[in-house]
Amino acid sequence: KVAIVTGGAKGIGYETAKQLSRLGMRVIIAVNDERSGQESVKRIVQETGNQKVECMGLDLASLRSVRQFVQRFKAKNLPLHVLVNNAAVMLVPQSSTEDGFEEHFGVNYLGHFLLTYLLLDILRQSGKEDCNARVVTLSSTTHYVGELNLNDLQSRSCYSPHGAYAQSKLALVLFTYQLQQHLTAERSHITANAVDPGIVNTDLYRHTNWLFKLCKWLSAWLLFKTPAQGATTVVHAALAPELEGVGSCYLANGQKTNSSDVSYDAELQSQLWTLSCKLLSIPGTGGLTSQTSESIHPT
Ligand SMILES: NC(=O)c1ccc[n+]([C@@H]2O[C@H](COP(=O)([O-])OP(=O)(O)OC[C@H]3O[C@@H](n4cnc5c(N)ncnc54)[C@H](O)[C@@H]3O)[C@@H](O)[C@H]2O)c1
Repeated sequence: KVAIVTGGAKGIGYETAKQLSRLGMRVIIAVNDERSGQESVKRIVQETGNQKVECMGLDLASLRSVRQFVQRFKAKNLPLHVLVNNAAVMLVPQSSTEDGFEEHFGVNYLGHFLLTYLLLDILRQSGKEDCNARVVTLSSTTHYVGELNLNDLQSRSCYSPHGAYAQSKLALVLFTYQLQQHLTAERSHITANAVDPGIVNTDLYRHTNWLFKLCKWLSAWLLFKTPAQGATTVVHAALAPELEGVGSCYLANGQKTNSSDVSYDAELQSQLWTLSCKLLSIPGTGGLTSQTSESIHPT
C-alpha cells in the first residue's frame, strides 16, 4: 500500500509518516525543504526498519510545484491508497503565494485542493470496492470560528492572521464534504474525511506572540499532545477498518464528531468548489460527475 503525506518532515506529518511506515506502507513524504525531508526519511527508516520511505519536493505555495510533484509521482507508476493533506502554515504575516493567493488560503487549502484533484485518477485506479483509497485532510478546532468570505477569500479588505488560518481550515472541511459528494456520485472507491488532531506541541505555533509561547512552554506537557499522539487520529482515518467505505466524517480524538454548522451548508460547499476550480483554472467537475444539491450532514 502506498501513502503520500504532505509536510511529512516534521510535526504531526512526520509522526503520521512514521506510523504508516511502521505498519508496512510505502510512504512518500512531500516536503518543501528537501534537506530536512531526507533527514526525516533516514530517521524513519532507522526507527521502523521499513526501507520503502522516500521524500519528494512539493511546495504548496506554488501551483507549478504541485503540478510537477504529481508528474514526478505519476512517473513512478505507483498506486496511491492514502493521501494525507497535512502540511500547513499558521498565523504567518500577510504574504502571498507564488500565484498571488493569500498564504494560508493558498498553501493550506488551494495547494491541497489542486494536489488532490490531480491525484484523483490514481486514487480511483487504486481504490477497490472492499478497500477504498482514502483522502485524509487535516483541519483544526479553529475551523469552528472560521468564516468564509466568498467575496474576499484572499482577505484583501481586512487581514487577520487568525481569521485567515481559520478560514483555510473551514475551507478544508467544506472541500472534504464536497469532494465526498462528487466521489459518491461517480461511485468511485475513494473516501474523503477531515481530521482534527487536537492541540499538539509542534512548530506550527512559531508565529504566535511571546506570551503565548511562554504559556505554551510552561504548560505544553500538560495541555498539549505530543506529535505522535496528534498523529493517531490521522492514522486511524487513513487505515481503520471501521472507516472502510465511510466518508464525509469529521474525526477528532479518534471519533466521529460534528464539524461547525456552516461546514454542512451544501450551497457554500458547492460555491467554494466552483470558485476554487476557477482560481485554479481547472474544469468545474474535473472528471467527477456533476454534483447534486443534497447536503452532507451526519445522520
Ligand atoms: N499543532 C496543532 O496544535 C494543530 C492543531 C490543529 C490542527 N493542526 C494541523 O495539523 C497539521 C500539521 O501541523 P503541525 O502541527 O505538525 O505543524 P508543523 O509546523 O510542525 O508542520 C507543518 C508542515 O507543513 C509544511 N509546510 C509548510 N508550508 C509548506 C509548503 N508551502 N509546502 C509544503 N509543505 C509546507 C512544513 O514544512 C511542515 O512540515 C496542519 O494542517 C495543522 O493545521 C495542528
